[in-house]
Formats: sequence, structure tokens, C-alpha cells
Amino acid sequence: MSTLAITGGRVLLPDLRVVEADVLVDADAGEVLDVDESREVAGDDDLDASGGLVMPGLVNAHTHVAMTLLRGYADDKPLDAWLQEDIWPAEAEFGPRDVRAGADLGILEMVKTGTTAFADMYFHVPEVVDAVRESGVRARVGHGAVTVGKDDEGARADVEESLDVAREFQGAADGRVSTALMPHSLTTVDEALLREAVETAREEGIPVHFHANETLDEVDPIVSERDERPLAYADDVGMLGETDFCAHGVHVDDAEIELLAERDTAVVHCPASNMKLASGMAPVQAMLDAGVTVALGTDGAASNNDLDAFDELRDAAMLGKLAADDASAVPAEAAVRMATEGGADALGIPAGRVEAGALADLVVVDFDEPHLTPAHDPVSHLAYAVTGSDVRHTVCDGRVLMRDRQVLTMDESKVLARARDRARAVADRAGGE
Ligand SMILES: CSC[C@H]1O[C@@H](n2cnc3c(O)ncnc32)[C@H](O)[C@@H]1O
Ligand SMILES: [Zn+2]
Repeated sequence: MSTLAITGGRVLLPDLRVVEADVLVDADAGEVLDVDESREVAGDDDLDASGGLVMPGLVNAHTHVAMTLLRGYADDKPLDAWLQEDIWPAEAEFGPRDVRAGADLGILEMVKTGTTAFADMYFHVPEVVDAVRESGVRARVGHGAVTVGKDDEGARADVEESLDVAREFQGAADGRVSTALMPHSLTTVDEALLREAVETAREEGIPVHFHANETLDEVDPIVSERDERPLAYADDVGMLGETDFCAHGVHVDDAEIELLAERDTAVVHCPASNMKLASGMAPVQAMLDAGVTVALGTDGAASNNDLDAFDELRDAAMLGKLAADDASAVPAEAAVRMATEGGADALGIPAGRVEAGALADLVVVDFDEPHLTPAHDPVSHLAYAVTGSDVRHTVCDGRVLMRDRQVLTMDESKVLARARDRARAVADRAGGE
């Protein structure tokens, strides 16, 4: 067994107490072996955490990672106009190598800002899987199925691709890749095909991930056409299981919140995207009060416009108060839990906590910085003051992916150059006549 010792720092424990301790990792099994307050650990390799805080790697539980190529491509519009006028026409120009370049860029950004696991809904998924495999991060991936605007054959093929991708890549990259059936949303996938695919997913134990209740423009037609709330429809289709997770959950009523809690279906709150697209304010404190598992997601980089999950943590704590009209809503502790154990629970991975037996998906945050001084309460800083650039080291599955801000598994300048080239070419093709 080879071991990694993370020494000299303080550690954020699962109960959110912060103690002086070293962390010993089984680098082969990718698991935490010990959190040692006596500071007597020694490992085959050592990461210096002095002046820093060892904490779980953040989980970005909803993104479209290759959308980094469209960062800043189209801003300042609401969801429907943004997707239909700008984003979907540009994505129609994406080939597999564009998705790979965008995925590499997004993963590089996430590793540098402390994210160790993410959920990704996109297309050309084999490229995303390759990017995950080579970079060393962890992801739950899926093909986002959309049937609107397609003929019967194309619609069925897209939904089947989502199931096929989920089957093919489950367990890839030494188990760091898991999958889900990913119907894009309740309004963009035909009901009969959705029911059929979800039934198959249930038979085969495949989780389901989808966008839900993001805007009123999406919710209102469902209510008027079906005479039921969107999540009642989703429940009837069978897509509110305990392994399922939906993104957004902005416009949910009390009965839908209750349903999510009863079914143990996680909601991925995406505060920056919801603010930028003016989609609305999710009732996060009400969901937490009801016992719903709430995770955090950046959504794609075109509606955020970065993949720094520490930004999301801060936005969640801030927007949660505004939504509840209560400064005590979504306190720092709740936001930190959403970004760590909430995300890990949504993705179904035994991470998000620094404790023996948990996956060794860990980051060290440098607290020796002016904007983090003094540190009366480290958890307060994690929610309100830390940014992704404060992350010193990133470890996933027991392997050091970034040491002293140097990413070891990716060639940073090549990733940036390729992404610039690919983004320019996509924009040219999309803008050309
Ligand atoms: C078909 S793959 C996923 C699909 O989702 C699009 N997308 C990006 N952001 C959002 C959002 O906030 N709501 C709904 N859909 C979104 C993305 O552009 C891909 O086409
Ligand atoms: Zn999304």
C-alpha cells in the first residue's frame, strides 16, 4: 500500500468542527485511512497543509462542462431566448473534439478551484469520459436527451443514446466515472419516450438526472396543459427515486418540496445561473427544513460564467437569505454542507466528509491570505470569503491532481490554447452564413 500524508494543517470534520490534525490516505485504494490529531502520521508522499485547511473536495453537482467554450458567447438574456437564439445554434456546431477541448478546460478550472467531482449532462459523452479519465477527477456523466424538434426516429435514437451511454460508461476510469439517464427536462422530452426510458432505467438500476422547475415559462405550460405540478408529473413517470437528482428546483411549491423529501430525490441548486438568467430564487431554506438533500451546481459556464464552486457556495448563502427574506436562512454551515456532503449524496458517492473510510477526494485551502485574516470562524470564511484561487492542493481518489497550484495531470498551456482555437472556430461556424 502506498500512502499520502497531508500534514501540518487544520481539518474540517464532518460535524464542521475544525481541529489541528494530519490526514493519512491510502493512495492505492483512494480512501482516507485516518484523521490523526496526535500528528504522528507519516506517508510515502507528503502534502504540506501548514497555514491551510484540509476539507472535502467540492462537488459540482450540475454542469455542462464543455460549455466552457461558450463562456461569454451570449449573455444577458432569459433562458429560452438564450438557448434558442444563441446556445443551441452554437452547440449544433460542436464536434467531438470541441467537446473534448471544452471538457479539458472546464476540468482544469475545477481542479484549480477545488472541485473533485461533478455531474455532467452533455453530448459526445465519450470525450467527456476521456477527459475525466486523463485528468483524474470523478464524475457522473450522461447524454442529455432532447426530443423536441426531432422526427420520431431521431427522438427515439436520442433517448436510446442516453440509456446506452449510461450502460457503457458506468464504472469507467477505474470507477471514477458513473452515469445516469439524463432527459434534458420535462418539457423537452416526449412523454411516451420519457416513460419508456425511465422504466428501463429503473429495471437496470440507472439513476435519472434532469432539469426541473427552472423558470415559470417552463412550469406554467405544464400546469395548464396537464393540470398538475411538474414534479407530480415527474413522480408519475417514476423519475423521483432516491438515486435521482434534478437541477434547479426554483419554482417548487410546498407539495413538491414535500414530495422531494418523501422520495429522497436531491435538488441541485444553481444560484449563479438562476440569477444570471433571472430564472428566480429557489426556496433553499424551505427545502432544507423539509429534509430535502440540496447540492450545488454551477450549471454551464455560459450561464455562470465560471466553474468555481466556492463562488456557488457564497451565492447560495447570499441568495438563500434574499429568497427567504431572512438573514439567518442558509447559514454558512448549510452552504458548506450543500457543496460537500450534499453534492456527494446527490451523486451517490461516499465522499464529502473527511473521515476514515471516505473517498480521498480532498482539497487544502490556504488561509494565510489577507482576505482570510483574521479567521474567527473558518466555516464562515468557506462560505463568504474563500475563492477557488485559495486552493493550494487538490487530491482525488488518493492521487494528487494539483500540488502548490501546479496541475500535475494536465498541460495547462496546451489546454488553454486548444480551447481558444476550438472556441473561435465554433463561434465562426455558428456566426457564418
Ligand atoms: C442536451 S445536453 C444539455 C443541454 O442543456 C443546455 N443547458 C445549459 N444550461 C441550461 C439551463 O440552465 N437550463 C436548461 N438547459 C440548459 C445545454 O446548452 C445543452 O444543450
Ligand atoms: Zn443545466
